[in-house]
Amino acid sequence: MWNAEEIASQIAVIDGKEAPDLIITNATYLHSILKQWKTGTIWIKQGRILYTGERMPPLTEGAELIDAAGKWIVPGYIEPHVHPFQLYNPETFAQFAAQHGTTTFLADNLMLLMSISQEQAFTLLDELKELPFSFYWWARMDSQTNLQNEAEVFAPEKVEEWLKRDDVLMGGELTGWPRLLKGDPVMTESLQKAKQLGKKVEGHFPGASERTLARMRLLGVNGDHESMTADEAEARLLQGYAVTLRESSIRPDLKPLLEGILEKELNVFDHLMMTTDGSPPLFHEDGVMDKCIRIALEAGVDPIDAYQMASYNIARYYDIDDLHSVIAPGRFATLNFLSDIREPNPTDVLSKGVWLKRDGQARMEFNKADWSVFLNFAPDFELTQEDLTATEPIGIDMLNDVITKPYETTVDLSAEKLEDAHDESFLALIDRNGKWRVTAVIKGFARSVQGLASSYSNTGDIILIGKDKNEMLRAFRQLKEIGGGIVLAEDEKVLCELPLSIGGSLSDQPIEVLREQEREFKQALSDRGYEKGDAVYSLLFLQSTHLPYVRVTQLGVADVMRNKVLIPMTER
Ligand SMILES: Nc1ncnc2[nH]cnc12
Repeated sequence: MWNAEEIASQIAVIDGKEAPDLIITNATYLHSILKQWKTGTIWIKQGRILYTGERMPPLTEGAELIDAAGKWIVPGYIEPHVHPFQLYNPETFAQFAAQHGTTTFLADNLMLLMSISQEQAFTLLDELKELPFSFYWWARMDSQTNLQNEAEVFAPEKVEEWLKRDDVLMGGELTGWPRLLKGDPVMTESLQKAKQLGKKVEGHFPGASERTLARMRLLGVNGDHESMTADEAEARLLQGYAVTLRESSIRPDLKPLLEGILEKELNVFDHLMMTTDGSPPLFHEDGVMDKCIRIALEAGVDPIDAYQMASYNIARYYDIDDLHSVIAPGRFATLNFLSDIREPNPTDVLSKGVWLKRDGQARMEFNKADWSVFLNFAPDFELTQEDLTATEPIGIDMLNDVITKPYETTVDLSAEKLEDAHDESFLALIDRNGKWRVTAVIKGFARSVQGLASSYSNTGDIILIGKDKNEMLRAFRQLKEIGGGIVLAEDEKVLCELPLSIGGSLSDQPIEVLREQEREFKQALSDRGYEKGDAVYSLLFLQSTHLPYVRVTQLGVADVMRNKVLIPMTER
């Protein structure tokens, strides 16, 4: 973090031989270890807290002086479970989240693994390190779908390269845990490397039984974020799991979870963390970790506990509290200034000594990472109606936005159009390189979406859904035209489009712009009979085998629980 010369200069400030860069006077700040509000002066130099206490520095020449009277200062918020590719990219997400006080991220590397080489990914991670945010990463051990080149992408020696990085704090999330439980040698080897390197491992165990939790604990898993009730949270705590409570667009469970924990009088707040678990832009309209803190305060959680579940508890669990979440010498000067303890959205945000927000106004824009490493989305093939015509009457029935089950369809698969009277649509997953396709039917997505094409998916392959094969083909052509994203077509014209110009997977737009595009897309779907929760997740998880019960994948339509292919993929 700081070299010998910088440290000497920092000590020179304590010795009265140099002045700090920034002095915060009349500070009332949360001391994470004492769990008390302390008052005093904070000295900062080179983005580092040098001193907190009663004294002013001997030399103040040239230092910026901030009088924090009337403000409450808390450590910057940490989002421990970020999927930084929910239409946004890591940089645009961080830029938005920082305006709400979230300036440290533990982020999923899945999209990087799906889209670019390891070397390009590491270059991107190093570029992001230059920004006044703190990015940390996960090392995924499975693709959470049936990937044709799974063995290559998730080879243990590649996973190990990720795990060896000092900014990789976690192995997982372990969406492929059933494979691990069956003794899959590849995942077992990756998991053991994570343990040997002293990394935490995060599970993904929705609805898991006590025995599954025990088995996964014995295999080396440390944490889980899938509790949907206070009983489930307690069951995980009982088995020594680190529990992260979730408020997300498909699982907005935080308030009942916290109310249940309070009701049970479980005095466990020092061991709890919170996350928004990769929600799309619209969900974040009212914030990121400040949104979770607000919910905790409303649920009746003690303010200090509420703030610590979004900062210190996370830093301590992931062993980064030497640099984060303690307002004391040696840590990053990453501080949020609050107008009131009960208003977690800060008026001012300091991140690694850089002002990102002052008096409620954003201070700077970033455009640092070189996203050109993401290959442009430019399919060089055409599709025909045959690509959209299934041969087997097997379909995917949506029970909610992300849970599905197989069913037998009676629609005429060879028809060009399906009527709006029912909620079945044609479905196809097309290799983004045009080499293969999987064609089926989907029920419960919408009633009158004529043609949807999306390069936003778990693997970057192309999803086509619709009632009208010609409109689906039109949407696909427009998708190529705009370089990837999500397109709706209807009555021989393009209805709306959400461009994802970074590889067809990520947007380069600020969240505020992207959010309006998402709103328009979701409104158009809703007007045409999409009645589930979050359509962005419906698209993302169509391929994801970490949720029950049937998925369209690169190997075909797969029955997840029986690990069986119901409709094989077709070579093109
Ligand atoms: N497992 C997952 N993969 C990608 N995005 C997610 N958002 C929430 N869970 C996710």
